[in-house]
Amino acid sequence: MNAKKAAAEKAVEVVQDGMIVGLGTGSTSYWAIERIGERVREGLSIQAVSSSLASEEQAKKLGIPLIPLEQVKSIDIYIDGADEVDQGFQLIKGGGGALLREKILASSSKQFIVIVDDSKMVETLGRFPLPVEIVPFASHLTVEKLRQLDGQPEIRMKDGQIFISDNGNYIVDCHFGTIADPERMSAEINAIAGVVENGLFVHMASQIIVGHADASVKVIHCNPRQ
Ligand SMILES: O=C[C@H](O)[C@H](O)[C@H](O)COP(=O)(O)O
Repeated sequence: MNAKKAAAEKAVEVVQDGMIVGLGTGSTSYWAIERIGERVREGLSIQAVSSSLASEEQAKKLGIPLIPLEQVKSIDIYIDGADEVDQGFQLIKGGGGALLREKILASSSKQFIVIVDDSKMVETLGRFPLPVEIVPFASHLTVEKLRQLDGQPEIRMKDGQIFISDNGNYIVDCHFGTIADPERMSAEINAIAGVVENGLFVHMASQIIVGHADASVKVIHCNPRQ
């Protein structure tokens, strides 16, 4: 079993009947959604909300009942991957471009369970370029502001075209180097007009589940408010 699948399946063990479950995005969340689908077929009764069109598609194919977000006041559990997790359990997310919807769901969830393979665990954030979602209007001006913050920004491309997020925005990948103070950096980036959200998830994770190649998992409980 691969490490991502092991972490994902461990997380899905805590899903119970009656819960509203947030579905993450990416190759690790894929396995969580697959497992939720299996459990639904075995009789688990939940309702789900999705952080991306891709995960929504997957959930529909598996017969996972989806509920419109407008009908949801809070989410019981949100399970999603990450691109990096530091020693203080702060995260970089958005490698797949879904960071805005992911942050909205994670911040409205009673529990946010992060599922990663052990390659994602780092001492300090920043080796993975930080994704920042910006509105297309005057994007060059917003990119220039990110450059002034020393972000070495690059607008994300896909198949020779600008990558467009599910919200119709651009993603700018920023190379800040070591991010010593993620909270401060997140505030500085979000203060730029034109920035919608950035991929730093600070004080949000309630649990990190780390999967290893031998299918063993480590569960780390964190206090999101610390
Ligand atoms: O936008 C994508 C998400 O933040 C993903 O959860 C993150 O990029 C990790 O993806 P993966 O599980 O594919 O490594």
